[in-house]
Amino acid sequence: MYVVVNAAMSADGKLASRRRKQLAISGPDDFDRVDQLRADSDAVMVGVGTVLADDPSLTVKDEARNAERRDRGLAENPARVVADSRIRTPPDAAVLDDAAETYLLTSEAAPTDFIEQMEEAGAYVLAAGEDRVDLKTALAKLEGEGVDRLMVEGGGELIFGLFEAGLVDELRVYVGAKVLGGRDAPTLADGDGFVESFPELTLESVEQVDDGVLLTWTVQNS
Ligand SMILES: NC(=O)C1=CN([C@@H]2O[C@H](COP(=O)(O)OP(=O)(O)OC[C@H]3O[C@@H](n4cnc5c(N)ncnc54)[C@H](O)[C@@H]3O)[C@@H](O)[C@H]2O)C=CC1
Ligand SMILES: Nc1nc(O)c(N)c(N[C@@H]2O[C@H](COP(=O)(O)O)[C@@H](O)[C@H]2O)n1
Repeated sequence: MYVVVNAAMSADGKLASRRRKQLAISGPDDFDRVDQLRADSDAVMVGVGTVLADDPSLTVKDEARNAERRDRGLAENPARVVADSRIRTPPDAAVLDDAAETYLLTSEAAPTDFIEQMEEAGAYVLAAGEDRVDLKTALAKLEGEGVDRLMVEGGGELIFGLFEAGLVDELRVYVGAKVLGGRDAPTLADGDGFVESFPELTLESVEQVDDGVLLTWTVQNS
Protein backbone atom coordinates (compact mmCIF):
# COMPACT_ATOMS: atom_id res chain seq x y z
CA MET A 1 0.00 0.00 0.00
CA TYR A 2 1.17 3.54 -0.79
CA VAL A 3 0.09 6.11 1.84
CA VAL A 4 -0.09 9.83 0.99
CA VAL A 5 -0.83 12.29 3.79
CA ASN A 6 -2.30 15.53 2.45
CA ALA A 7 -3.21 18.42 4.73
CA ALA A 8 -3.45 22.19 4.74
CA MET A 9 -1.82 24.19 7.49
CA SER A 10 -1.51 27.88 8.29
CA ALA A 11 1.84 29.64 7.98
CA ASP A 12 2.32 28.88 11.69
CA GLY A 13 1.62 25.16 11.31
CA LYS A 14 -2.00 24.84 12.48
CA LEU A 15 -4.64 22.64 10.85
CA ALA A 16 -7.50 24.69 12.32
CA SER A 17 -8.03 27.39 14.94
CA ARG A 18 -8.30 26.61 18.65
CA ARG A 19 -12.05 26.12 18.06
CA ARG A 20 -10.99 22.94 16.19
CA LYS A 21 -13.65 23.39 13.51
CA GLN A 22 -13.20 23.14 9.77
CA LEU A 23 -11.50 26.25 8.40
CA ALA A 24 -10.63 26.92 4.75
CA ILE A 25 -6.85 27.27 4.64
CA SER A 26 -6.64 26.12 1.00
CA GLY A 27 -7.78 28.37 -1.84
CA PRO A 28 -9.83 27.20 -4.85
CA ASP A 29 -6.88 25.79 -6.82
CA ASP A 30 -5.67 23.82 -3.83
CA PHE A 31 -9.14 22.40 -3.10
CA ASP A 32 -9.25 21.37 -6.78
CA ARG A 33 -5.86 19.63 -6.42
CA VAL A 34 -7.16 17.82 -3.32
CA ASP A 35 -10.26 16.74 -5.26
CA GLN A 36 -8.02 15.21 -7.96
CA LEU A 37 -5.93 13.45 -5.31
CA ARG A 38 -9.11 11.95 -3.83
CA ALA A 39 -10.17 10.83 -7.30
CA ASP A 40 -6.78 9.15 -7.80
CA SER A 41 -7.02 7.25 -4.49
CA ASP A 42 -8.66 3.96 -3.57
CA ALA A 43 -9.64 5.32 -0.15
CA VAL A 44 -9.59 8.56 1.86
CA MET A 45 -8.91 8.33 5.59
CA VAL A 46 -9.47 10.59 8.60
CA GLY A 47 -9.47 10.15 12.38
CA VAL A 48 -12.72 10.29 14.33
CA GLY A 49 -11.61 13.66 15.73
CA THR A 50 -12.03 15.08 12.24
CA VAL A 51 -15.42 13.40 11.81
CA LEU A 52 -16.60 14.94 15.09
CA ALA A 53 -15.15 18.37 14.29
CA ASP A 54 -15.94 18.71 10.58
CA ASP A 55 -18.50 16.04 9.62
CA PRO A 56 -16.72 15.69 6.24
CA SER A 57 -18.15 13.77 3.30
CA LEU A 58 -14.70 12.94 1.80
CA THR A 59 -16.22 12.55 -1.66
CA VAL A 60 -14.95 13.69 -5.07
CA LYS A 61 -16.75 16.95 -5.81
CA ASP A 62 -16.06 17.38 -9.56
CA GLU A 63 -18.61 15.38 -11.56
CA ALA A 64 -16.16 14.95 -14.46
CA ARG A 65 -13.84 13.15 -12.03
CA ASN A 66 -16.72 10.94 -10.81
CA ALA A 67 -17.42 10.07 -14.46
CA GLU A 68 -13.77 9.38 -15.19
CA ARG A 69 -13.66 6.94 -12.25
CA ARG A 70 -16.82 5.20 -13.54
CA ASP A 71 -15.14 4.90 -16.98
CA ARG A 72 -12.24 3.14 -15.26
CA GLY A 73 -14.72 0.64 -13.79
CA LEU A 74 -14.46 2.16 -10.30
CA ALA A 75 -17.07 3.49 -7.90
CA GLU A 76 -17.54 7.22 -8.48
CA ASN A 77 -16.03 7.97 -5.06
CA PRO A 78 -13.12 6.30 -3.28
CA ALA A 79 -13.92 4.40 -0.10
CA ARG A 80 -13.87 6.34 3.17
CA VAL A 81 -11.91 5.17 6.19
CA VAL A 82 -12.28 6.39 9.78
CA ALA A 83 -9.85 5.44 12.58
CA ASP A 84 -12.19 5.19 15.56
CA SER A 85 -10.92 2.98 18.42
CA ARG A 86 -14.11 2.92 20.51
CA ILE A 87 -16.64 4.07 17.92
CA ARG A 88 -17.48 7.69 18.52
CA THR A 89 -18.67 8.22 14.93
CA PRO A 90 -22.29 9.45 15.13
CA PRO A 91 -24.76 7.23 13.21
CA ASP A 92 -25.87 10.27 11.18
CA ALA A 93 -22.30 11.28 10.18
CA ALA A 94 -21.89 12.27 6.52
CA VAL A 95 -19.20 9.57 6.07
CA LEU A 96 -21.94 6.99 6.62
CA ASP A 97 -24.16 8.18 3.79
CA ASP A 98 -24.51 6.05 0.66
CA ALA A 99 -22.18 8.17 -1.53
CA ALA A 100 -19.31 5.72 -0.98
CA GLU A 101 -18.25 2.62 0.92
CA THR A 102 -17.02 3.32 4.46
CA TYR A 103 -14.60 1.32 6.59
CA LEU A 104 -14.46 1.93 10.31
CA LEU A 105 -11.13 0.89 11.82
CA THR A 106 -11.71 0.08 15.43
CA SER A 107 -10.21 -1.85 18.35
CA GLU A 108 -11.28 -4.86 20.40
CA ALA A 109 -12.49 -2.34 23.03
CA ALA A 110 -15.32 -1.10 20.81
CA PRO A 111 -18.72 -1.96 22.35
CA THR A 112 -20.59 -4.66 20.40
CA ASP A 113 -23.80 -2.65 20.19
CA PHE A 114 -21.88 0.30 18.67
CA ILE A 115 -20.37 -2.06 16.09
CA GLU A 116 -23.84 -3.33 15.19
CA GLN A 117 -25.11 0.24 14.90
CA MET A 118 -22.32 1.11 12.47
CA GLU A 119 -22.91 -2.04 10.42
CA GLU A 120 -26.63 -1.22 10.27
CA ALA A 121 -25.62 2.21 8.97
CA GLY A 122 -23.75 0.43 6.15
CA ALA A 123 -20.14 0.61 7.40
CA TYR A 124 -17.63 -2.23 7.22
CA VAL A 125 -16.04 -2.57 10.65
CA LEU A 126 -12.43 -3.84 10.83
CA ALA A 127 -10.98 -4.41 14.32
CA ALA A 128 -7.23 -4.25 14.99
CA GLY A 129 -5.56 -3.58 18.34
CA GLU A 130 -6.72 -4.00 21.94
CA ASP A 131 -7.55 -0.49 23.15
CA ARG A 132 -6.52 1.63 20.21
CA VAL A 133 -6.48 1.00 16.48
CA ASP A 134 -3.26 -0.83 15.59
CA LEU A 135 -2.66 1.13 12.40
CA LYS A 136 -0.18 -1.33 10.88
CA THR A 137 -2.59 -4.27 11.19
CA ALA A 138 -5.59 -2.17 10.20
CA LEU A 139 -3.94 -0.88 7.02
CA ALA A 140 -2.87 -4.43 6.12
CA LYS A 141 -6.53 -5.45 6.44
CA LEU A 142 -7.55 -2.54 4.24
CA GLU A 143 -4.98 -3.62 1.66
CA GLY A 144 -6.65 -7.04 1.73
CA GLU A 145 -9.87 -5.23 0.77
CA GLY A 146 -8.18 -3.81 -2.34
CA VAL A 147 -6.93 -0.46 -1.03
CA ASP A 148 -3.52 0.02 -2.67
CA ARG A 149 -3.41 3.82 -2.67
CA LEU A 150 -4.55 5.49 0.55
CA MET A 151 -4.93 9.25 0.99
CA VAL A 152 -4.98 10.51 4.58
CA GLU A 153 -6.44 13.97 5.27
CA GLY A 154 -5.88 14.23 9.02
CA GLY A 155 -6.15 15.31 11.66
CA GLY A 156 -2.99 15.79 13.66
CA GLU A 157 -3.47 12.83 16.04
CA LEU A 158 -3.95 10.37 13.21
CA ILE A 159 -1.09 11.80 11.15
CA PHE A 160 1.28 11.46 14.12
CA GLY A 161 0.09 7.87 14.68
CA LEU A 162 0.81 6.97 11.07
CA PHE A 163 4.31 8.52 11.21
CA GLU A 164 4.96 6.74 14.51
CA ALA A 165 4.03 3.41 12.91
CA GLY A 166 6.28 4.14 9.89
CA LEU A 167 3.32 3.96 7.50
CA VAL A 168 3.60 7.27 5.61
CA ASP A 169 5.21 7.19 2.14
CA GLU A 170 4.51 10.76 1.04
CA LEU A 171 3.54 14.03 2.71
CA ARG A 172 1.89 16.85 0.81
CA VAL A 173 1.45 19.99 2.87
CA TYR A 174 -0.29 23.10 1.63
CA VAL A 175 0.95 26.10 3.62
CA GLY A 176 -1.68 28.82 3.44
CA ALA A 177 -1.29 32.56 3.89
CA LYS A 178 -2.89 32.79 7.35
CA VAL A 179 -1.61 32.88 10.91
CA LEU A 180 -3.96 31.09 13.33
CA GLY A 181 -1.99 30.83 16.56
CA GLY A 182 -3.26 29.07 19.67
CA ARG A 183 -1.31 26.62 21.82
CA ASP A 184 -4.27 24.23 21.72
CA ALA A 185 -4.94 24.52 18.01
CA PRO A 186 -4.29 21.24 16.12
CA THR A 187 -1.01 20.98 14.26
CA LEU A 188 0.09 18.74 11.40
CA ALA A 189 1.39 16.04 13.74
CA ASP A 190 0.16 16.08 17.35
CA GLY A 191 0.06 12.90 19.46
CA ASP A 192 2.85 12.48 22.02
CA GLY A 193 5.50 13.87 19.66
CA PHE A 194 8.89 12.38 18.87
CA VAL A 195 11.89 12.93 21.13
CA GLU A 196 14.37 10.87 19.12
CA SER A 197 14.37 8.95 15.82
CA PHE A 198 12.48 11.70 14.05
CA PRO A 199 10.99 10.74 10.66
CA GLU A 200 13.27 12.12 7.93
CA LEU A 201 11.80 13.62 4.76
CA THR A 202 13.16 14.24 1.28
CA LEU A 203 11.86 17.36 -0.42
CA GLU A 204 10.48 16.45 -3.86
CA SER A 205 8.88 19.71 -5.00
CA VAL A 206 7.83 23.24 -4.06
CA GLU A 207 5.03 24.91 -5.95
CA GLN A 208 3.03 28.10 -5.51
CA VAL A 209 -0.72 27.34 -5.39
CA ASP A 210 -3.24 30.14 -4.79
CA ASP A 211 -1.49 32.49 -2.35
CA GLY A 212 0.30 29.67 -0.54
CA VAL A 213 2.85 26.95 -1.18
CA LEU A 214 2.50 23.23 -1.79
CA LEU A 215 5.38 21.20 -0.35
CA THR A 216 5.75 17.57 -1.43
CA TRP A 217 8.03 15.29 0.59
CA THR A 218 8.75 11.59 0.47
CA VAL A 219 9.41 9.78 3.74
CA GLN A 220 12.58 7.82 4.40
CA ASN A 221 11.09 4.76 6.09
CA SER A 222 13.66 2.16 7.10
N1 LIG B 1 -6.44 21.58 7.52
C1 LIG B 1 -6.56 20.31 7.20
O1 LIG B 1 -6.07 19.84 6.16
C2 LIG B 1 -7.29 19.40 8.14
C3 LIG B 1 -7.71 19.84 9.37
N2 LIG B 1 -8.31 18.98 10.25
C4 LIG B 1 -8.62 19.47 11.60
O2 LIG B 1 -7.99 18.65 12.56
C5 LIG B 1 -8.77 18.62 13.76
C6 LIG B 1 -9.02 17.19 14.16
O3 LIG B 1 -7.78 16.58 14.44
P1 LIG B 1 -7.58 15.68 15.74
O4 LIG B 1 -8.36 16.23 16.87
O5 LIG B 1 -6.12 15.51 15.90
O6 LIG B 1 -8.31 14.31 15.37
P2 LIG B 1 -7.99 13.14 14.29
O7 LIG B 1 -8.89 13.36 13.13
O8 LIG B 1 -6.57 12.96 14.07
O9 LIG B 1 -8.58 11.89 15.08
C7 LIG B 1 -7.90 11.42 16.23
C8 LIG B 1 -8.63 10.24 16.78
O10 LIG B 1 -8.42 9.11 15.92
C9 LIG B 1 -8.57 7.96 16.69
N3 LIG B 1 -7.47 7.01 16.52
C10 LIG B 1 -7.67 5.68 16.56
N4 LIG B 1 -6.52 5.02 16.47
C11 LIG B 1 -5.55 5.96 16.38
C12 LIG B 1 -4.15 5.86 16.29
N5 LIG B 1 -3.54 4.68 16.27
N6 LIG B 1 -3.44 7.01 16.23
C13 LIG B 1 -4.07 8.20 16.25
N7 LIG B 1 -5.42 8.35 16.34
C14 LIG B 1 -6.15 7.23 16.42
C15 LIG B 1 -8.56 8.37 18.17
O11 LIG B 1 -9.89 8.29 18.65
C16 LIG B 1 -8.11 9.81 18.13
O12 LIG B 1 -8.69 10.56 19.17
C17 LIG B 1 -10.04 19.39 13.47
O13 LIG B 1 -9.90 20.71 13.98
C18 LIG B 1 -10.09 19.42 11.94
O14 LIG B 1 -10.78 20.56 11.47
C19 LIG B 1 -8.55 17.68 9.92
C20 LIG B 1 -8.18 17.19 8.70
C21 LIG B 1 -7.52 18.00 7.71
N1 LIG C 1 -6.98 20.30 1.89
C1 LIG C 1 -7.70 20.94 2.83
N2 LIG C 1 -7.63 22.26 2.94
C2 LIG C 1 -8.30 22.90 3.92
O1 LIG C 1 -8.20 24.23 4.02
C3 LIG C 1 -9.12 22.17 4.80
N3 LIG C 1 -9.85 22.81 5.77
C4 LIG C 1 -9.18 20.77 4.61
N4 LIG C 1 -9.96 20.03 5.42
C5 LIG C 1 -10.24 18.64 5.13
O2 LIG C 1 -11.31 18.48 4.21
C6 LIG C 1 -12.37 17.78 4.83
C7 LIG C 1 -13.72 18.23 4.30
O3 LIG C 1 -14.10 17.37 3.26
P1 LIG C 1 -15.50 17.53 2.50
O4 LIG C 1 -15.48 18.85 1.80
O5 LIG C 1 -16.58 17.45 3.52
O6 LIG C 1 -15.52 16.38 1.55
C8 LIG C 1 -12.17 18.07 6.29
O7 LIG C 1 -12.79 17.20 7.14
C9 LIG C 1 -10.69 17.96 6.39
O8 LIG C 1 -10.28 16.61 6.36
N5 LIG C 1 -8.46 20.17 3.64
